[in-house]
This record gives sequence, structure tokens and C-alpha cells, in this order.
Amino acid sequence: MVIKITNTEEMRAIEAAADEAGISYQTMMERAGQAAAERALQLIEHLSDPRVTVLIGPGNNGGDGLVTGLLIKQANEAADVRFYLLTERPEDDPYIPVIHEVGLFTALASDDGDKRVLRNMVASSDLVIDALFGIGIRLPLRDEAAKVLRAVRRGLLDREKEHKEAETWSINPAQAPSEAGSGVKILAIDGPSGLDFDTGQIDTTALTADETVTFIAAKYGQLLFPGAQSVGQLTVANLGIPDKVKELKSIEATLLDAATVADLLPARNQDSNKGTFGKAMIVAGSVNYVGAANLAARSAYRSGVGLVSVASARPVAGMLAAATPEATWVLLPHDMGVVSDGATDMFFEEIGKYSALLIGPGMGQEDTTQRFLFQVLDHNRKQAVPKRRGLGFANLPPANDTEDDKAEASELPPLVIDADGLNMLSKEDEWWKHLPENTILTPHPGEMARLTGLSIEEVQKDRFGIVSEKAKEWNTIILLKGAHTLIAEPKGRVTALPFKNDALATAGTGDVLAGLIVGLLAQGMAPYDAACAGAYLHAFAGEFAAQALGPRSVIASDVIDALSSAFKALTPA
Ligand SMILES: NC(=O)C1=CN([C@@H]2O[C@H](COP(=O)(O)OP(=O)(O)OC[C@H]3O[C@@H](n4cnc5c(N)ncnc54)[C@H](OP(=O)(O)O)[C@@H]3O)[C@@H](O)[C@H]2O)[C@@H](O)CC1
Ligand SMILES: Nc1ncnc2c1ncn2[C@@H]1O[C@H](COP(=O)(O)OP(=O)(O)O)[C@@H](O)[C@H]1O
Ligand SMILES: [K+]
Repeated sequence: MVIKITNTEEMRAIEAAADEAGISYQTMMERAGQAAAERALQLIEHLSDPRVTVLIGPGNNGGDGLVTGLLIKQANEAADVRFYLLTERPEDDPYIPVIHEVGLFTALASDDGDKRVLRNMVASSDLVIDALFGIGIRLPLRDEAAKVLRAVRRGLLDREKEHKEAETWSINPAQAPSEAGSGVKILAIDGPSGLDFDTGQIDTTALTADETVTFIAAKYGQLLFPGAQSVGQLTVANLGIPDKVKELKSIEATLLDAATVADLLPARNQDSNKGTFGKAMIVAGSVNYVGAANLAARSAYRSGVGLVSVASARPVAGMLAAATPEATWVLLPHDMGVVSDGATDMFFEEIGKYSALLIGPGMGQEDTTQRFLFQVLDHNRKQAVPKRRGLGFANLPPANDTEDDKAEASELPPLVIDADGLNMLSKEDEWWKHLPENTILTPHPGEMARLTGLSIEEVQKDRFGIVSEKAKEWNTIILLKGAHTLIAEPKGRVTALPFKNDALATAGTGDVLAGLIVGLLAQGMAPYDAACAGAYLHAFAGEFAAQALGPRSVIASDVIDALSSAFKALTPA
């Protein structure tokens, strides 16, 4: 299943087309309620008599909530399901009579002036389902809606306080008996009410959901901050909308999923040797930033590439060689530990043997390094250079290579530019004119700000718009890092990652990402696919590392160590 990302206008058009194709609005609502109920039942399955409060709004989001509540009760007779209505439902609502028939408790906000009933309902709940507003909202929230959400927050605080008072002290908080099963969960239908589904802006009274179940497609606002912070874990239920609905099919923005990444990864041939899986060259490191090259090289190796070489100033290689025994080295001429003029010639003697190239991590931004970068980018690719051997620690004969003098054909292999490489680009006017086709740039928001001349806030506010526009303007692949990393290419495709994980917000994880991408590129993946798969596996590894170590303590090396778990989970033996 390919998961699309839409704005609300596109979603309305898809709904109408699905209705036209024979899936009525009511059918969609019932399937939406079914999907939300499935998640809700999982959230309460450990409780013997769970109490569930469903907040119901006036529109279809409220309708989804009514179906959800009814289905929870149907599936779990022991559940105490009660509804809190912001306003009277429309006269023709088909679900209200059923709720009365089944005898479930309902309260109406206008009968609950001080919202004490609501506060008590929430304070005694194990699960609160937020079905007040979905994509039909127009901010700001009106008074009564804001009052209801504030009362819910007070109810949640009451619950927390009661729990704290009941607490038992223990030297290990995880062992305190009252900790187990204490928290009330919040499940948002389509998103926390108060979220702007197009921009990610969110009303200050909105609840912070543990989980959101959304329908047919993800919405931009669920992936943009600050709103994304309150969305929690996102599930997308496609509601059986057929692929032929062209309003859905034509959407170019997608949310990447594990199955898609697994399909992208190159197959592994058993009858192989290290030459089979490509060779990655990493130009990285300088005396002040030694570790970057190491992280990138180790990460590249974990991607399954046959060989990784690091080209770096000689003293850097000297410091790192023992830490990455698998890497081979190309020792570039240097001045005080920074590559010097002359490095370019040596680079071109070597590069013909490699199937992918990464330039940038930890290189510094000295003038000579900048010259080196642009000479590499501007190299006359037809120019032959005389062959010379004996560089580096390993005088590497290309494994199983029948044409071992590829140095003659010194065309650049597929290229990734990261970190200082990007910073050096941004110092030059119209730098994008120097890039070979299909180059992958991997800026974080700060580097993107430098490349675009915008502020970081401007970049973050319109991540999708800016990354798509610049990929076209610069005719290159851009991977914009951060929570919900985006990858865009000139032809209009844009892919978002589902991950937001503060465990990755630690120095060096960017080098790990760049190494992983160049490793995949070297194995022959198409550049856009390598960027997407690399970003996914990197963030997925971050999830494994966070699970094992807790997000606070994860460091970049842990992400490298967790890469094998990520690969194994995607492609089980
Ligand atoms: N997309 C899909 O495929 C599917 C969509 N489905 C579901 O439909 C949902 C969209 O439903 P929807 O269009 O009825 O809008 P909804 O979010 O319920 O809100 C509208 C109500 O809110 C009110 N209201 C608005 N702003 C307000 C404010 N600031 N403060 C206070 N009130 C405000 C507004 O009042 P009005 O402005 O009309 O006076 C109106 O009454 C969608 O999110 C999903 O859950 C599924 O059933 C199936 C598949
Ligand atoms: N909160 C977050 N959620 C998901 N991914 C994150 C988050 N913070 C950082 N990352 C990821 O971690 C990496 C950080 O890279 P970068 O900022 O270049 O760090 P460094 O230069 O120190 O290596 C990127 O892949 C980025 O997408
Ligand atoms: K909602």
C-alpha cells in the first residue's frame, strides 16, 4: 500500500471521487470508525473493565467517533463507553438512536455549564477518544470548543494527581507498583482537534494524542510542527479506496513505509565477492573533525557495500585507521591536516574504481578544500589521467575487476554531498550549476537555510513547499533532514519519513546517514531510491537504538550498531 500525503482540498476531492466510485460517505465513515476502534481496542486490551470517553463534535469527525464508540462496546462488552457531545448531533444522525437503544451514557456540553461532568468523565477514563474536529476545522477554535478541551485537560490533570498521590516510593521507579497501567491514553480521530491539517499550526488548547488514526491518506499538517508533536503515533487506514480513483493516484507526495523500502533494496547474490556489491569512496574528515569520516565509513559498510575507502588528509587517516580496520584509505596531500592543492589530481587517479561518492562530512571549509570541491564538481569528465599506484595503506587491486585501470575513465560516480560540502556550496553564486545530474544533497534545516538564503524558521514552516521547489530549481535530489525527513526530486516526487525521534538529535547521526546512502548508491540503487531507503533505515535504526537504550542516551555509534536490526526487520531471512 502506497500512502499518499494530501492537503484538505485534495482530500475533499478524493472523498467525492470515492463516493462517485460507489463508496458512499456513510460507508467511509463506518470503515473509519472500524479502523479507529481497532486501535482503541488494542490500547485497552490489558484492562478488565476499561472506561472510554468519546468526545463528539458536530461534523463527520464526530460521526466517526460515534461509530468508534459503538464498535468498541460491541467488541468488548465489559468496556464502559460514554459519549460527550459538543453540540446536538444533526437530526438525521443514524447512530444516536443506536446509542440510546444500547443504553450508553451521553452528556451534552450545553447541559454541563461548568464542565464538571466532562472533567469527571475524563478523570475516570482509561482512554479518551478525540472526535471533535477533523479536516473541517477553521481555526481559531470557538469558545465552547476551547472550554471543552480545557475541561478535558483539567480532567487529565486530576487523573494524574490521583495517580501521583497513590504512588509508592521505590529506589527504582520502574518497579513502583502503582506505575503499571496508570496512564490514560488519548486516541485522536484524524488528528487532535485544533490541528490545522494543511499547515501543522495547532490551537493551544488541543490535546496531545498518543496515537492518531487517519483515513485514506496522511495530511501535511500531521507531519509539520508544532502540530506533529501532538499527533503521536500515526496509523493510516485506506478505507478500501480503489487505486483507480485518479484524484488519489495522481498525488505525488507519499509517506514512506517499510514494505516499499524492502522492495527497493538490491537483491544479494550468493555467488558474490566484495566486488559484487560496489565500492564507496568517502571524502571526509579534517584535523578538527576526525570522527565524521569514521562514522560515515562504518555506516556505509553496514549497508552491505563491498568496500569503503576514505579519502582524507594523511593525519586524519593516521588517527582513524585503527578504529575502522575494514576501510581502505586514500591519503590526500594536506596542509596542517586540511586537504591542499594537489588533492584533486590524486582524487581523480582513484575515483574511477568507485561506484559511488560521498563528499563533505567533517571536511572543514578552508579555501583549499573549497577549491578541491569545485574542481571535483567541474572536472572535465572526458579527461584521462595517468595511472599511479601505491596510495593509501592498502594498494588496492579492484576486487575481481577485469578492467582494473578504470582510472582512465574518471567520470564521477553517483554523488552525495553532505555537511561541510553543502556549506562550501552555499558560498558560491549559482552553485547548483556545478552539480552533476542526480546529485543527492542532504542538508539539515540550518544548511538548507544557507543554501536557500532563507531563515531556518522559513524553511521549517514550509518544508514540503521549499524542498519541492528547490529540487526543481536546482535540478537535484534534496533530502531535508529532521523529524519527518523529506526527500524531493526535480520531477515533482516528494517522500516523507514517518519517524520523529529525538534519539537522532545527537552529533554524528548525519554522518551515519550520509554513509548509509553512499553505501546503498554504490550497490547500484537509483539515487532517489538510495536516499529514501537510506533515510528510512537510518531513522528505523534510531527507533531500535532508542528502544534498547532510551532516547536520551543514544549516540551516533549506537545508530550504526542498530542498523543491522533495521535491515533484518525489513528483510527477514
Ligand atoms: N477525508 C475522508 O476521506 C474521510 C473523512 N471522514 C471524517 O470526516 C471528517 C471531516 O468531517 P467534516 O467535513 O464534517 O468536518 P469536521 O472536521 O467534523 O468539522 C466540521 C464541524 O466543525 C465545526 N467547526 C469548524 N471549525 C470550528 C471552530 N474553529 N470552532 C468550533 N467549531 C468549528 C463546523 O461548524 P460550522 O463551521 O459548520 O458552523 C462543523 O460543524 C474528517 O476529519 C474525518 O474524521 C471519515 O468519516 C471518512 C473519510
Ligand atoms: N527529532 C528527530 N526526529 C527524527 N530524525 C531526527 C531528529 N533529529 C535529528 N534527526 C536526524 O538525525 C540526523 C542528524 O543529522 P545532522 O543534523 O546532519 O547531524 P550531524 O551533522 O551532527 O551528524 C538526520 O538524519 C536527521 O534527520
Ligand atoms: K479529532
